[in-house]
Amino acid sequence: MTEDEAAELQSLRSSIDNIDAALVHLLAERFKCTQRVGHLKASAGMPPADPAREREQIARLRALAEESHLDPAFAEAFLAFIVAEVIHHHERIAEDAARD
Ligand SMILES: C=C(O[C@@H]1C=C(C(=O)O)C=C[C@H]1O)C(=O)O
Repeated sequence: MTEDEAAELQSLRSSIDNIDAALVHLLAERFKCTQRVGHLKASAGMPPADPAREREQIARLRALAEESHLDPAFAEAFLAFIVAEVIHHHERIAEDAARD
């Protein structure tokens, strides 16, 4: 590797570290919102999962991914991974609310 290439690699890795930090912060904010949604839905007797809402989100994210030259299947899988975790949280919130 030339000196220029080594410098470019270091610079790219520095940007990747910043992007990863932003992703963690964004996810933390998203989970703050979804926790509150979980409490609102539990107190209204709504189910933890909302498949109709998820279908809308998937369609929207796949379109955004295509526009951004990101693999739509990857975008959908990434969203599904996050939503599955959110639904677990909502199930736990509903169980706790039912016990109180
Ligand atoms: C956050 C909600 O709960 C669930 C999680 C979702 C999400 O993480 O985006 C979307 C729909 C629901 O299955 C919601 O109903 O809005």
